[in-house]
Amino acid sequence: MMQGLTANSADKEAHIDGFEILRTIGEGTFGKVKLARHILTGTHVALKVIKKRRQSVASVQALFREVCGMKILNHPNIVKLMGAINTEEAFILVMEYLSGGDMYHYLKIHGRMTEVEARGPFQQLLSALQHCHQRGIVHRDLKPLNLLFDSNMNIKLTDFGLSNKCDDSGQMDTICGTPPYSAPEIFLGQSYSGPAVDVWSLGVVLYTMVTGCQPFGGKDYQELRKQVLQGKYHIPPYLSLEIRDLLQKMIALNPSDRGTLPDLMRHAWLNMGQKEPLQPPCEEDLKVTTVTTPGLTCNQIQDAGTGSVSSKKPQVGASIVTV
Ligand SMILES: CC1(C)C(=O)N([C@H]2C=Cc3c(O)cccc32)c2nc(Nc3ccccc3)ncc21
Repeated sequence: MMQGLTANSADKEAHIDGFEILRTIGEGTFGKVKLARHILTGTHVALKVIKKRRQSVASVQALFREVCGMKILNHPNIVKLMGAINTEEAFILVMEYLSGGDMYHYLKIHGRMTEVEARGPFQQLLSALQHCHQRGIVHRDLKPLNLLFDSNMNIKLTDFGLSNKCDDSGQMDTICGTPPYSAPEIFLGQSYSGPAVDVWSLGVVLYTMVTGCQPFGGKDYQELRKQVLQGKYHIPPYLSLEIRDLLQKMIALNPSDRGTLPDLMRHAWLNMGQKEPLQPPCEEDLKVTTVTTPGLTCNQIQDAGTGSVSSKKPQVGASIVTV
């Protein structure tokens, strides 16, 4: 029995540090993910148990990247890291539990989403990715299996094990990701713009959401690589003109032809049925201390940084930042 993990032979339940372990919900590269209940509060959490033995250097580095990345990020559509437990034999990440499962299995069970069903989750995904990119974090492994749903079908981005910090230019060179979702420049082994690589994968995810299939495939890796490098994919007749245009702005062979996240947030497909066009979040100056003063717009926040005050109608939920 793992040190710190006690098993009560009578009712065969396991406990660790104030958590009651309920069941295993997944098995990752690092080890098992267990659903647990925090005994004091009754809150359900997911415990990512990483056994220290037999971990390769690459796995420990990926774990380090995941923890560092998640500590910088704080967004309603990104899975939260709530804490960590270090036992003799394992690191245990205490993370937010999402009861809706992942999008890969959702699509397998329910088939493709309608464009109306896909719009909300995709808007949330764009917002989560914008939050990452604004903090210099590129995910690099966007795919349905890394998208989890909560009990209200809100989407949460997870698995930052392959994410990495990019410099201001965004240039990177490590080959990683999952081939059917990887951008052509990854297959070519060229150095690449991290954000643009995520935008390609985002396009492949949207295509998968509304068709239930992947745009690129083939009997083996070489066939897949050939299809991705040709950049041609089947457009089912039921797709609207607006979503076809949006897909073209993400699944573009030339990275500089792909839309930026602020551009994509303003795209017609994302704003169909909306009263106000989607606003990309304002650039937060991260070298500041945040003081909560609800009721200010982004402009007033930016003005606060420059000392002037705009007369914009206050919005609920914004907060003032002070240098
Ligand atoms: C800690 C964290 C983020 C995680 O690592 N996993 C694993 C485990 C299964 C799995 C997957 O199937 C797809 C992605 C991530 C994962 C989590 N799974 C859940 N809920 C869940 C609920 C029913 C089925 C699948 C997942 N909530 C949080 C997590």
